[in-house]
Amino acid sequence: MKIGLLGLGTVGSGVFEILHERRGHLEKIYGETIEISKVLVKNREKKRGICREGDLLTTNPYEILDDESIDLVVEAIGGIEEAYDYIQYALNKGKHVVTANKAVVAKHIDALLTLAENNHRAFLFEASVGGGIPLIKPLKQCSLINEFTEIKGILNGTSNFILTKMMEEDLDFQEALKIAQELGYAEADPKDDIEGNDVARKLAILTTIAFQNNIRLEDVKYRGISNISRRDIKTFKKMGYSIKLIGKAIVQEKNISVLVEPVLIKNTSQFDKVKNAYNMVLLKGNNVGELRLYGEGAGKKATANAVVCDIIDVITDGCTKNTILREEKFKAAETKFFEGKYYIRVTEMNGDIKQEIDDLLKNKQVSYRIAEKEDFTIVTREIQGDVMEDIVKKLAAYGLSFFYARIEEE
Ligand SMILES: NC(=O)C1=CN([C@@H]2O[C@H](COP(=O)(O)OP(=O)(O)OC[C@H]3O[C@@H](n4cnc5c(N)ncnc54)[C@H](OP(=O)(O)O)[C@@H]3O)[C@@H](O)[C@H]2O)C=CC1
Ligand SMILES: N[C@@H](CC=O)C(=O)O
Repeated sequence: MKIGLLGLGTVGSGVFEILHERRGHLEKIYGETIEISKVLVKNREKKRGICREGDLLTTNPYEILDDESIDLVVEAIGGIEEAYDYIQYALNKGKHVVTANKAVVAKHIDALLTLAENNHRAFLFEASVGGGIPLIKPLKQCSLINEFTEIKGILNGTSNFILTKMMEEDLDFQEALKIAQELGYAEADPKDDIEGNDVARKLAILTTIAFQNNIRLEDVKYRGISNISRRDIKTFKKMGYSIKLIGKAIVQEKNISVLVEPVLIKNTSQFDKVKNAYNMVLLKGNNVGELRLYGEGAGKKATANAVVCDIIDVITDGCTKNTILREEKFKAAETKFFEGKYYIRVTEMNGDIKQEIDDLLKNKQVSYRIAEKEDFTIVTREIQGDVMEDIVKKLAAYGLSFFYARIEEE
């Protein structure tokens, strides 16, 4: 098995190292060598410190994609359009493809699975959701024999790392983000991590597989954590909550709501125990029941482990059958099913907008006011997610700096 590796950054170098370290062991078991024969990078001159990779490097992707001796391409360069082109090219050339790239999978999953199946090749993406957690493979299997009704997860290592460091070590947001970047957790553009896009992509992938439905990335609403302040964190601690960025999909009859948003949770919740770059996903299916999967959601070795597991699956099972159906099952119910109390903090509130918010909350629905001086901070009574969306739109239209989070009591 000859492998062409696209990218030698956090994930690519992890794949390189695992295959190098385990080469002899894998050869004993499969009776064939799994060998990386070429590696695509952007900058050949970069110091990398990986043994004997220098002579394998190229900056020309077609040295890999047109190489007839290469059986499988691992895509770990990130980004969307270039990665999409290379993956399609490789599949059309009869190569299997394994990717860690959730951006490309979330956007082009249908086209790529169809192309792979038509070419009798595998297109696998275990590392794209939940880092090192074995998630996509069991979910694909379970979705064939279960009706799923809910997915809920902490799905971004970087944002969970930042929130943990702010809660537990009183770090500043930017300081914590910098460390997450140094540890290799963050995306090339960390806005994807902190604004919720990365979780939206992962949730779109999980929703597609679990519900075998017509919901796509555009149907996933998302909010991030970039506006959170140290004062918010202090308030959450006083209130007895911790804060997490959570992606959730809920099915009710023929409707589905898929949303990524910051959520305040009690310390009795299992999600509270998920710290740093760890992820956890909860799935509810009629046969499997309530399934929780937990592990390292980002980082070199854990993510590379998932990529190499896909390579092993190609060797052992072929994996050329596309088992994901697109049935016209659901209507997107937007944020309707996300009922709850909401924490809202607005900096430099003015009288007009305050009145408009009170109107939207129908006056009586403010549970209590935490502060009104430096920041205007309230907790609402139970409201529906779409009322909160209207408030968010108003605050954004006034150009105000604000942060909000849904409060989960269970
Ligand atoms: N980091 C993580 O924890 C996880 C990452 N992922 C996903 O894995 C993918 C890779 O992420 P990561 O390893 O962190 O990224 P890095 O930025 O660390 O590495 C990217 C690698 O790709 C190379 N590269 C980038 N663009 C090009 C290009 N246009 N042509 C040639 N080479 C290119 C870079 O070359 P050079 O070294 O010369 O700059 C580098 O080696 C992304 O899709 C990411 O979302 C998924 C799960 C976890
Ligand atoms: N940037 C991502 C990497 C893994 O998917 C994250 O922080 O979760």
